[in-house]
Amino acid sequence: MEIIWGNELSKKIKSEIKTEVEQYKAQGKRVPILSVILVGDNPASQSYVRSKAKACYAVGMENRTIHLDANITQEKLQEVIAGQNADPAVDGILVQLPLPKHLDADQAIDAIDPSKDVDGLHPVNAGCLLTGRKGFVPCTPKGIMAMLESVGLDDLSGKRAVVCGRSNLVGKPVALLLQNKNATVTIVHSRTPEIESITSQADILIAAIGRPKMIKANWIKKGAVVIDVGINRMENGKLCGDVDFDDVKDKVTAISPVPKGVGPMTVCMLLSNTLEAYQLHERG
Ligand SMILES: Nc1nc(=O)c2c([nH]1)NC[C@@H]1CN(c3ccc(C(=O)N[C@@H](CCC(=O)O)C(=O)O)cc3)C=[N+]21
Repeated sequence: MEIIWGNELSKKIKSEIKTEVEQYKAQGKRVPILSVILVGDNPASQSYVRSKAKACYAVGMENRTIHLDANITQEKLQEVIAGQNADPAVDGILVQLPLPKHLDADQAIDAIDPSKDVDGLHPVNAGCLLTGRKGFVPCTPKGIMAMLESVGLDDLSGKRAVVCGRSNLVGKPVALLLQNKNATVTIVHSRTPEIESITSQADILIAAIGRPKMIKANWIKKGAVVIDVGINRMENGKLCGDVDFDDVKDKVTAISPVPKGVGPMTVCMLLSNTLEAYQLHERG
C-alpha cells in the first residue's frame, strides 16, 4: 500500500513555481499578487488564510489579506471585491468561505473578475470546465488530479471512478476532471441507496462527504486508489478524513492521508492558479 503524501508532492510543485517567479523577478518584472478577502473571525478560516499567505511568500509571491468585519454588508463586500478587480497589480482574488450567514457567497463569487478567480468557482470558470474550455480549475480538484498522476494514473480509460460528494468546490468539478481523463465516473451522495455497492466497484474513490471515518473497508474495491478529501476536526483536536484509514489500508493500492494529503495540495494549486493568472495578465 502506497501513501500519497500531498505535503511532499506539493513541495515539488511549489519549488517549480518558486523558480518561475524568480525568473520573472530576474527579468525586472513585478511578482504575482494574491488577494485574500476574509470576512469575520472564524478561527479555521483565519488559520487557512494565514497558511495561504505563508505559502505565497515561500514561493516569492506577494499576498494581500483583506480582513473585513463580520457585520459587513453585501454591498460593501462587493465594493471591496470590485476594488481588487480594478487593481492591475492584483492577479488572483479569493473570498475565504464560508462567509457569515447574512452574506450571499454566490453574489460575492459572481463579483470576482473571472480572470482573477483563482478558486475556479465563478460560473464562467465552472462553465469552462463543464464545456472543456480553458479556465481556472478549482484548487482541491486540481490537486487531486496531480495526486492521481503521481501514482501513474493519468489516462483513466477503462477505470471506474466514484466520487462521494457533490459540492461545487470538490465533488462536481473533480467528477468532470476524471471524465476528461476518460474515466467512467459515478457521483454518489447522502441520498444514494446502498452506496457501498457502488463505491466497492471503484478503481478510484474520491471521498468528499464531510463525515469523519465514514468510509470503511466494505466500501472499497481490493486494489483501489483512494483520495481522502475529508477535513474533520475530532474531539482531541486532531484532523481525520472521511475514510477510516486503518480500516481500509490493507485493501488499497494507494491512499492519501489526512492531514498531509489533499490539504497541502489545495494550497499549492492556489499558487499554481495565481501564477497562471499573473501570466495571463502579463501577456495582456
Ligand atoms: N474560497 C475558499 N477556497 C478554499 O480553497 C477554501 C476555502 N475557501 N475555505 C476552506 C477550505 C478548506 N481549505 C483547506 C486548505 C488547506 C488545508 C490544509 O493544508 N490542511 C492541512 C492541515 C492543516 C491543519 O493542521 O489544520 C493538511 O491537510 O495537512 C485544509 C483545507 C481550503 N478551503
